[in-house]
Amino acid sequence: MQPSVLSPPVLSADVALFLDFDGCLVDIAPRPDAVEIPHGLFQRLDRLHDRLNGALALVSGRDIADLRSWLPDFPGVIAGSHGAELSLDGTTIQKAHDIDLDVAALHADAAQAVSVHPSILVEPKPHGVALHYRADPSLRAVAEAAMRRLARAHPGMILQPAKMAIELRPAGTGKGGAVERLMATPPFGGRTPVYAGDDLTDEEAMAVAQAYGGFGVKIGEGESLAFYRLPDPSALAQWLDRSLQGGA
Ligand SMILES: O=P(O)(O)OC[C@H]1O[C@H](O[C@H]2O[C@H](CO)[C@@H](O)[C@H](O)[C@H]2O)[C@H](O)[C@@H](O)[C@@H]1O
Repeated sequence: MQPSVLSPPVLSADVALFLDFDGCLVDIAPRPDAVEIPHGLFQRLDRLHDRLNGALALVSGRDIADLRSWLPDFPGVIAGSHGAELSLDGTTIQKAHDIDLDVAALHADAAQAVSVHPSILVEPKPHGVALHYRADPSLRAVAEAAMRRLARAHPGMILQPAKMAIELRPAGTGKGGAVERLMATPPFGGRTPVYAGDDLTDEEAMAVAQAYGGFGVKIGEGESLAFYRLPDPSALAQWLDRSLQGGA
């Protein structure tokens, strides 16, 4: 798959817009709790939501409560935890999988598995767990081996590679499924889907957007099936602002 190099066309007002969070709306930071919200992001999202008649969704690997702590007044739909949870009204959170997960045991097992490597950060989530090795990338193999063992010990959980991290999420979930589900729901249905994201977990969602006649926008470097590419979150913000001025 060749990486795309084209900048995307400005958005029209009849698209359904799906945006990833880390590496897309905000720059990647040393730790999950260290991201910085760019100036103007809240207003940009509000204006897009109005212009698209509500057809705006955040689709993230983070859980919804975490996303809410960064974007407390985000006006659109939120799909969190790689599609394992969904909030259509921004308040009520629905579980979007049928795995019977003992999440407390999963978190405890993950912490125990890497307890001798304090530089590996354990991120507990309501539907899974992430191990971050950004502080010491030489521990990647250790983190991945620990997660493979945890996946065997917690049936129904599958591996999700991320940037300098490895995660476990419920089988049958995924960002692609979240986009498909939303495209069958007002106000998204009947619109042309556009998905912007930076990571492996976003590829299936971009594939869905393109299968529905829309397009994906890959943020940053790396192989992607997206039709278009922008270099970083700042370029994404500029493209969204151009769209607000001239299209959407
Ligand atoms: O789907 P996303 O919104 O892109 O979320 C993917 C994961 O993002 C977070 O981890 C990543 O970003 C951190 C902050 O920039 C960075 O320190 C880390 O190395 C990245 O992997 C988040 O912590 C995960 O829960 C998300 O699944």
